Parts: sequence; structure tokens; C-alpha cells
Amino acid sequence: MKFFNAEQIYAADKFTIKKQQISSNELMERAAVQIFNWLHLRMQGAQVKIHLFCGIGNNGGDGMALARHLKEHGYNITVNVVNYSEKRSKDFLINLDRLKDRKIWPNFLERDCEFEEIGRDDIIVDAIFGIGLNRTPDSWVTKLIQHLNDSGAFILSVDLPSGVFMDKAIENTQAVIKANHVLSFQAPKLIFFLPETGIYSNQWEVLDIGLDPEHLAGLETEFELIGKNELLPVYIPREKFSHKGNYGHALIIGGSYGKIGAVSLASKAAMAIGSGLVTAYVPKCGYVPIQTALPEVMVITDKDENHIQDITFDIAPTVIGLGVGMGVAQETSEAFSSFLDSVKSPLVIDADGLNLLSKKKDLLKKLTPKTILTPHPKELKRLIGEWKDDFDKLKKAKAFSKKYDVILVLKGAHTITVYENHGYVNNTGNPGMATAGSGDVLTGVITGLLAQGYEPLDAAVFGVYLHGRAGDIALEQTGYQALTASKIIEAIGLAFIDLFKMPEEPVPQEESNEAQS
Ligand SMILES: NC(=O)C1=CN([C@@H]2O[C@H](COP(=O)(O)OP(=O)(O)OC[C@H]3O[C@@H](n4cnc5c(N)ncnc54)[C@H](OP(=O)(O)O)[C@@H]3O)[C@@H](O)[C@H]2O)[C@@H](O)CC1
Ligand SMILES: Nc1ncnc2c1ncn2[C@@H]1O[C@H](COP(=O)(O)OP(=O)(O)O)[C@@H](O)[C@H]1O
Ligand SMILES: [K+]
Repeated sequence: MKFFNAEQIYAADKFTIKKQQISSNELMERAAVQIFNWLHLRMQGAQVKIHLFCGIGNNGGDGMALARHLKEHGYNITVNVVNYSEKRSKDFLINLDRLKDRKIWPNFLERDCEFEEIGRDDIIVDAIFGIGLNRTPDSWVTKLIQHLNDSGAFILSVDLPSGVFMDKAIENTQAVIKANHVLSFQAPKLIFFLPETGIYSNQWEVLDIGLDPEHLAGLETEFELIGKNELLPVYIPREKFSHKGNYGHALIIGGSYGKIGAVSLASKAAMAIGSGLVTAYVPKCGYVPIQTALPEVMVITDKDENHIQDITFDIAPTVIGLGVGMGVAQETSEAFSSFLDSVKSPLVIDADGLNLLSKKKDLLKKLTPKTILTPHPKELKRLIGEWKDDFDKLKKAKAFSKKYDVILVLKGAHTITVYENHGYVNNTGNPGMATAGSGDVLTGVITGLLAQGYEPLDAAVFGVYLHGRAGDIALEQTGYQALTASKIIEAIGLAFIDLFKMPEEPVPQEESNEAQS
């Protein structure tokens, strides 16, 4: 699913209005009816106080139209116009008049005015700013936003939480609505998935307002949300007469004294994801533990007992995953450097492999084209330097990807895989996965997919999805706290099965069309 920017949404509005021969106000009405239906289905006429706060643009217009439907269905509402500008939009004004026609008189909130009391059990509809926000709200609007956030009431935001920009970082965190639920029109928004802005959208849902699907499908976007629909076409089925040689040989290089478990996890994950053969390359101290723990995995040992000092082997792996638990000893660094001089196979580099690259940036030029790097935020900082905010991080990651021809897997709650100018946002996984070794599992998963012939970008995006899905499935048995990296590996098979089990959930839409009657 694509993430559109504000300009694309405005253009899609225009296109739809023309093609469907409707007015912009009719489109607004659709949006308002959808929100009304969403609320009505849940509230069933309950007399909970609903406080609507509407700006003077089209986001406010949506709120005014919603107020009319709520009133007509007997809900207990108060309507507030947050009068932050004189430049009221045409459709806001139409809906203001329609309210007045029905004898509903909004309170006009201005600088220095008193704000109404809001009870903890009340509901707030936030329609102050939408995608048109282009500067930080004034101090009095900021105070109002704090008043709403402090009320403890349930906040339903229209389209996005007021105060969040579509394409840049928040400047004043006090000036942002903390929404309990966001109803986003037509498509989700990238800001829901970035850590600095995502915290303001506790939950979100998409409401279809009927923008022209063909027009939307033809739009080029920088970011997209990855789900089953995007991945099923990528899946490589198993052929009846295939043999293990068809599914590649993954070599996992890493480990050091006390950190052999990282290689065990990555190797086991590479096996579980379907690699035909898996070999682990470890210092001597890793031989017995891996041979004992993983009968399916072959082991090659380094000449040294405790650290990797010389990466040479006489096998021909299809793909190499390097770095987990490897340490950054001087000898390891030198071995890594000479290994890169001759390596030709596709590479996945994680953990200490990334730290070594950060220490000697020259090595980046030696990487196989489209090498996959899987940094967590600290490793990423070492690689690409500090960033100002999430948007700056993505910009820097894209530039880095282009400069070195690498695929960057930016791990986090919503891992984003970046290649050149594009970002693929993951929507599986859970906070239970914030646990030792879960990153090692991801390294094995991606390496194992590459071994089977997936293109590097597909292997990264698919691997991140399956890893998260396995974490979600494991969670059902363990709960957050007891979820461990090993449990993620155990659930990989179910993550594959789940891919085919049921179609992707449709974008949530409300069935009831009561308000249209
Ligand atoms: N296809 C869709 O998705 C549909 C979307 N719809 C709805 O339209 C919403 C977008 O509406 P919108 O363009 O009128 O912008 P909105 O956010 O209401 O802001 C209003 C104006 O405020 C101004 N302004 C900006 N920052 C400011 C500040 N800090 N302090 C003071 N003023 C500030 C700025 O004007 P400026 O002053 O810069 O000229 C801006 O234009 C969208 O989110 C959705 O709810 C549906 O109705 C139909 C289909
Ligand atoms: N809150 C979270 N929600 C979803 N996934 C998470 C969360 N926290 C961590 N993860 C995932 O867990 C993995 C952690 O990787 P990493 O930090 O390298 O762990 P380790 O070094 O212990 O193996 C990443 O794939 C990351 O996306
Ligand atoms: K809003």
C-alpha cells in the first residue's frame, strides 16, 4: 500500500472530483459520513458528551459536517471552532452555514479565551488541523491542545493528529494532539510508522472515501507499506522434483568466545526459512556448541580458539551472512578486510560486521553490489552519522544506500528497508521482539531467503515481514515478556503458512450507510 504525500492527496481529490462529477463539498460529505458511521456503529446513540474541535480549513470542515450528522442522530455534542486564521475554506463555510441552519451555534475560540471543561469520560473529536498544517500552531492553540491532551478523554482524530506535519518533524511536541484513534482518509500515512510521530497515533484506521483507484494506482511514491498483497507475488514456490541443491547454501560467519549463541540463532533461522544447506563459520570454541545444538548445520572453524582471525574456507556458499556475535578485535577486523577483497557472493552484514564497517568506511566500497546491511539505531548512527529527526534519518539512509549501492534495513518497531530512493515499511512484529538475539534471527532469515534465490531487495523486505509475523505468532503463546529469539525461529514455519491462510485484511470500512439515507 502506497504512502501518498499531501500534494498527491490534493491532486487525487481534484482528479476524483472531476472524474466523478461531484463537488469538493460532496467529497467532504463522504468523509464526514464515513466518520459518523464509524462512531455511530460503536456508540449506538449513547449520550456520552462529544466535544468537537474544528479548525477553519477542510479538516475543520469535516468536523463541522460530522457535527451535523451527530446532532441529527440525537448525540450530545458541543462544537468549537478553533479560529486560528481568518482564511476559512469554502467547504468549511458551507458546513458552518448548514450547522447554523439547524440552529447549532458553535463556540468560537480565540486567543485568551477560556476553554470548556472536559470530563475524563467524554469524547473529543480533533478536527483542528489536517494535512494542510504548514507551521507550528500559535501559543494559544498549543495551550488548547494541551488542555485536550490533559483532559484524559478519548481523542478521535480526523485524518491525522492535529499538529503533526505530513513531511517534516514536529517542532514543538506540546503542540500535538495525542490521539487515541485516528481515522485516516483513503490510505495510511507514513507519519503513523515513524517513532517520533507515530507515538501521537496510538491506533489508526483507514476510511475509504472513494478517491479514484486507477489514479492512485498510477502514482509513484517514495514509501510503501508492506503486507501480504505485496509479498505473495514475490514468493518462490517449492518444485516437486527439487532437491536441497536448489535452495542454496547459506554461510553464517560470526561468533566469539561467549557469543556463539548469536551464530546458532542465525544458522537455525537460515535453516528454518528454507535454505538448502547451512554452514556456520566460527572460532574453535564454537564447534562443540553448534554441532550439539544444531544437527542440521555444518561447522567450519577458524584457526583461533576465541576470535575469528582468518576468514577462509573451501566451500562455495550461495550467500554469506556475517557479523553476529563476531566482536571487533583487531585481528577480526583485518580478516574481514581481506575477506572483502575477494568475496563475490551476496552478503548480509549485521552487528559487529556493521561496527567494523563504521570504523573503516573504506571497506564499504568493497561490498558486493546490493549488500544488505541490518543496523539497529545505534549501529545506524555509527554508519551514517547523527540525524536531526526521522525524516532526516530517512534522507541520509537513502543517500547512503545510493552512494554504496547497499540495501539498508533500518530495524525498529516498524522496520524500514531502504534502497536508493525507496522505503518499504514493515507492519509486522511487536515489542516482545525487543529481546536479545532477535536481530540475529533476522540475519539468518534474510540470508536464508537469499540462498533460495530471492533478489536481495525482496529477501530483505520479505525477511523482515516473515520475522515480524513469526514474532506475532509466537507472541500468542508466550506474551510479550517471555518471547525469546528461539521462539521466533520456532514460529517461522507458521509465518509462511499464514501467508497463504487468509487474504490480507481489507482496509477497514464501515458497513452501515445510515447517515446517507
Ligand atoms: N482526500 C482527502 O484526504 C480529503 C481530505 N479532506 C480533509 O481536508 C484536510 C486538509 O484540509 P486543508 O488543506 O484545508 O488543511 P487543514 O489541515 O484543514 O488546515 C487549514 C489551513 O490552516 C492553515 N495553517 C496551516 N498551519 C497553520 C498554523 N500552524 N496556524 C494557523 N494556520 C495554519 C493553512 O493555510 P495558510 O494559512 O497556510 O494559507 C491551511 O490550509 C484533510 O486533512 C482532511 O481532513 C476532506 O475534507 C476531503 C478529502
Ligand atoms: N518494539 C518492537 N516492535 C517490533 N519489532 C521490534 C521491536 N523492538 C525490536 N524489534 C525487532 O527485533 C529485532 C532486534 O534486533 P537487534 O536490536 O539487532 O537485536 P539483537 O542485537 O539482540 O539481536 C529487529 O528486527 C527489530 O525490528
Ligand atoms: K486532525
